[in-house]
Amino acid sequence: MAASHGAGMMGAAATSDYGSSNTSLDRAGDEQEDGSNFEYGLDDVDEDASGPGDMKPTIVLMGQKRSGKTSIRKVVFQKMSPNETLFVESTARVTSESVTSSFINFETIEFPGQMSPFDAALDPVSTFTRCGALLFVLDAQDDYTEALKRMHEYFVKAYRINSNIKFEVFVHKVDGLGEDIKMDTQRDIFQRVQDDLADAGMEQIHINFHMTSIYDHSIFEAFSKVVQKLIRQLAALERLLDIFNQGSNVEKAFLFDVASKIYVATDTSPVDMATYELCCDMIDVTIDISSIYGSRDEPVAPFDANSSAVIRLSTQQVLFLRQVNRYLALVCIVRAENYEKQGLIDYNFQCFKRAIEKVFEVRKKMLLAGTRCKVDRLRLDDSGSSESRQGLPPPAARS
Ligand SMILES: Nc1nc2c(ncn2[C@@H]2O[C@H](COP(=O)(O)OP(=O)(O)OP(=O)(O)O)[C@@H](O)[C@H]2O)c(=O)[nH]1
Repeated sequence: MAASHGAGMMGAAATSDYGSSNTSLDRAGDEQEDGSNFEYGLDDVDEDASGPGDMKPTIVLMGQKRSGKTSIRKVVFQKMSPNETLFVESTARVTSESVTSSFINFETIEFPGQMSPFDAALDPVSTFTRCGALLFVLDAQDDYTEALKRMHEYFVKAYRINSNIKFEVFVHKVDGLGEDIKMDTQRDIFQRVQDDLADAGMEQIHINFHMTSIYDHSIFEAFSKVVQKLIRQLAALERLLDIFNQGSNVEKAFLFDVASKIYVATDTSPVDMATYELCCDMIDVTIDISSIYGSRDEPVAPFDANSSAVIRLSTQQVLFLRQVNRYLALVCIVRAENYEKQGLIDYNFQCFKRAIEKVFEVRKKMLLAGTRCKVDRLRLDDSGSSESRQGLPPPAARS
């Protein structure tokens, strides 16, 4: 993977310990080493599940033609470099993609600008019933009057199908705008959207706005925030990060999905963009070094469950990365004098790691219990049990 954002790392004084001893990633083996034979993800469910609550969360991308939807998907999930998106062809049909090679286990569905997602032939009820977040991409460099009308119409229709959807607007391509114009554009869009909703009597639709560009970290930051809203364990993860920070004197900690550079959680102190960028850069540097100097036997992931890295900055701060499992890494920034007590940090990290595993284990157990109940119910139905014929509730509902 190429380091697409190299800036900000020049002051790094030393790098060490890239965990390349076990670079060849044997997934099954890692699960054993981890002691965690449970999967991670937003929702670990079977794809044949029938009820809406059982399905993978879906993020639907919409927007006018050439607003940047495909570019966003490719840059965030396929590691395409931003310049290459200049050659991306216009999307002709609905494109769905499962994001499974990382912690982020969900599906994205992109509707081409020229197509209405509410066309009856596209089964909008099914799409929006399982939609977790609806993401509308607005081209800030273009006249967005028409796009705003379209967005309003789609949001209202989607809300009527599923009021739990998180509505997100990416005011995109802001790299071409000066600071003042950027702020004015954001204010203008926000005001017009709120006015339209008020006129339609739909103020209950809550919309989040993000200023984004594929040419900097803002797209990763914005996508992180979208994804975080779909993570049920978010509050527990934030609390764990707060506890870790307090115990280890860490200034800021991010729990990253390494493959996508999306942070699935951070502590509750405010996110400073420069710190976030520094932490993203650290992931790039770690992966690059590991790819170059790690095992060359076969093309494998350049990190594993034991990867770690430390970078001392000229600002008397230390950046350190510790892999929590094969998907997630903890990236922290700490004052240099507080990094001297490494034993304490190591101990706290082990506690943190175990706690994270427990958080997801609980979820896994709940899902397994749910699946078992469903299987029991099917068995009862198959055997033509008098219970099921009499319309008694399934065992799960009774217990
Ligand atoms: N300046 C700038 N250009 C961008 C950005 N994101 C995408 N683009 C450019 O916008 C153009 C259109 O991008 P696409 O990703 O094809 O847009 P789309 O919304 O998928 O278009 P359709 O498939 O036609 O619906 C490409 O030339 C991209 O390089 C951005 O953040 N900043």
